[in-house]
Amino acid sequence: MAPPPRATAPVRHPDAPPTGELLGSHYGHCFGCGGQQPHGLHLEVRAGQQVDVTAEFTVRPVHQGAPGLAHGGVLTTALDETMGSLGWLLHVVMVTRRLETEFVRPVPVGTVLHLAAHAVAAEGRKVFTTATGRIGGPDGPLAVRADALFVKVDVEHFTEHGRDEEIQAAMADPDQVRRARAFKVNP
Ligand SMILES: CCCCC/C=C\C/C=C\C/C=C\C/C=C\CCCC(=O)SCCNC(=O)CCNC(=O)[C@H](O)C(C)(C)COP(=O)(O)OP(=O)(O)OC[C@H]1O[C@@H](n2cnc3c(N)ncnc32)[C@H](O)[C@@H]1OP(=O)(O)O
Repeated sequence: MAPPPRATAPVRHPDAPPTGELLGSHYGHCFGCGGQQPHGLHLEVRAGQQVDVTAEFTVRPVHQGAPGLAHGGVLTTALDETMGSLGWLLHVVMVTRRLETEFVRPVPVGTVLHLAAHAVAAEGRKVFTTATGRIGGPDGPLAVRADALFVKVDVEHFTEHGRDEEIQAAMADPDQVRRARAFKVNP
């Protein structure tokens, strides 16, 4: 998943949210960040100084895989969502093409996972990202890490492939349209 040699450093968009600002959810029904998903992760992601973000995720009983431990897929989702949020800082909509997770230590239910992600390199439509999840604090022991390749897409990615019912509802929701425009896409 190494970026090609011609890749360049990602550039923070001049209109990106200021450092420390909560980015908000990109879609209310998103399993990662949406407020309307009862069993979702409810991630609240904060803008960093560069093309980087931080977030916290509390592992709840609904997130278990083994007794008392977080499911690896759920942890991967948390890393994925955190990295996907870097799109707010680049002002692009991007989707995950490839994601590789390393589970370094088990994560018990009740843990607050401190997530951090940054964009490593960009080339054409490709954005290479990396993320970590630490236990006990932002500098605590490493529990999970991931590298991912995201690909920039336009709004047709969603309108062409998403189920009509949800697309129509999203397009009729002024709040959703406003959020999509924050990414410079025109639904
Ligand atoms: C009113 C409606 C509003 C809707 C919008 C609302 C809000 C929008 C806001 C944000 C929403 C966006 C994201 C959400 C954020 C976070 C959530 C977490 C992220 C996710 O959970 S998101 C879901 C899972 N995700 C998918 O559902 C993607 C399924 N997938 C596809 O849809 C296609 O696969 C696609 C589009 C990705 C690419 O398809 P494609 O045909 O456009 O492009 P192609 O295949 O050519 O690849 C392009 C370049 O990547 C290179 N490349 C490919 N594979 C590579 C590899 N393995 N290694 C190295 N390079 C590789 C190629 O070589 C080429 O490189 P080059 O450009 O240099 O030729």
